[in-house]
Parts: sequence; structure tokens; C-alpha cells
Amino acid sequence: MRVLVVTAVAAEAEAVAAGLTGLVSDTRPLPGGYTLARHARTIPPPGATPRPPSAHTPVVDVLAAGVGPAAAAAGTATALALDTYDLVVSAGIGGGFRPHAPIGSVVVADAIVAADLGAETPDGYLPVDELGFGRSTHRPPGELAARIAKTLNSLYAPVLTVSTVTGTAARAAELSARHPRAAAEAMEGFGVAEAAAAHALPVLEIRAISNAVGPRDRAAWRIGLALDSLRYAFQLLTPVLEESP
Ligand SMILES: O=C(O)c1cccc(C(=O)CC[C@H]2O[C@@H](n3cnc4c(=O)[nH]cnc43)[C@H](O)[C@@H]2O)c1
Repeated sequence: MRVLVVTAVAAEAEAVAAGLTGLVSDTRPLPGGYTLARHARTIPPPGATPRPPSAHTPVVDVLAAGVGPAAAAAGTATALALDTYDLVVSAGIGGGFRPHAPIGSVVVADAIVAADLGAETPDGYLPVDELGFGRSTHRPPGELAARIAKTLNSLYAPVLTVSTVTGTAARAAELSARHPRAAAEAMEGFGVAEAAAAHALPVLEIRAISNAVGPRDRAAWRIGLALDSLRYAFQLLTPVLEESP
């Protein structure tokens, strides 16, 4: 498979890259000031037939596109316009909804939901699809996403995309009431998914939980632990990502 993994920041991209065991990496600049790290197996595993590199050689490209859905969409669309891929993955750290997703756990999205793309009304929130302006949910390919969740022994549940990090119990309760199965929130998945959809490509989202969704408590963040979980997730996923599409 040719896979594009999009993270927000360099530390997440480095954790993904560190997990891609056995793959050799190089970096290349993209227009817009992005740097793409390409990971590929240059020496075939024992028993595999050596083939010259082609547009179908399995690669895992990793791009840190910036924080938030707009930066994620712009970076993803730039990379997708310049090369051929079979799969796009939004990956990084995220907030976990209690009690489903404890710190250090991993969530694979069964739905990627724009949770604040809509309108407030006196009768409550209306998502953008109910306003008639598009969509607020992307569905990852069920069989692959479920298999990856099983490989990672992770939660398989909706991941919300927000432009503002939740920082109060009231907002966490509101989001949970609207999306009772949601296990995580982050800021990029929906942007990555919109760009993937524009290129007719399947999309996954994988989040390692660094903090609980709720009242702001910066001291309780465990970014190192979440990055470790992210690295280990991609270590387990390397053989899956190298499979034929
Ligand atoms: O200073 C704060 O209180 C604060 C709280 C949460 C997140 C931030 C960030 O600037 C990180 C955003 C970055 O990390 C992902 N992320 C991690 N946890 C969450 C979360 O609970 N809600 C939303 N996004 C989260 C996100 O995808 C961004 O890439 C600062």
C-alpha cells in the first residue's frame, strides 16, 4: 500500500516514524514549506521478490501539516496532489472521553465527526448536514479500520474533530450527549478526511490519548506516554500498512 500519514506536529510525526520498524526513511520538501518523510523497505523481506521502485512500491509517507482542521486539510491536499496513495491516515495525540478512553490508550475511529461545524440555535446545535451545506461525518473503511483496531487491541469508536479544545465539564457533557459513543476528540481528523475524500481515497484516524476531555488541567497531560503509545501502534501496524491495497 502507499499510505500518507498526517500528523499535526513534528513530535507526532517522529513517533509515527519511530514505529515504522525496518523501513528506511528520507525527507523531501513539498511546496508550501512542508517536509514529507518517506519510509520504505529498500531491502525486501526474506522470500519476497525484489522489484524496482515504481509508483506501486509500498511506502508510508509522514507529514506534519499543522494544528487544526484547516491546516490539516491544506497539508493533506498538497501531498495528495503530488503523489499517488491508496490510504490516508490522520494520526496523533488526542483527548479521551471518560470512561471509554483512558490516558495512554489508543482509539481507532469508526467515524470521523466534525463536532463543531454547524450552527447554534435557540433549540440546540444543528450540524452542517442538517443545514444543507455538506457533511459532518466521514466513515473509514469498516473492514480495514476494524482489523486495525483489533491488531492494536484498541477502542473502535467515533473520534470528534473540534477547532477549540474542550476545557470545561459542561462542554464535555454537551459533546458526550450529542455523541454518546465518542471516545476521543482532536483537531485534525475531519480536515484530513475532507482532503482524502476530494481525492476519492479512504481515510483512517488513530489517536493516542494524552489527556481527559474535560476541565482544563495542563499538569495532567501525559504527552510522552501518548507519543509512546502512538509509536507502538505504528510498530504493530507496519505489516498491515505494507500490504497490497
Ligand atoms: O493548553 C491547553 O489547555 C490545551 C489543551 C488541549 C490541547 C492543547 C493543544 O494545543 C494541543 C492540540 C493538539 O493536540 C491534539 N489534542 C490533544 N488533546 C486534545 C484534546 O483534548 N482536544 C483536542 N485536541 C487535542 C490536537 O489534535 C492538536 O493537534 C492545549
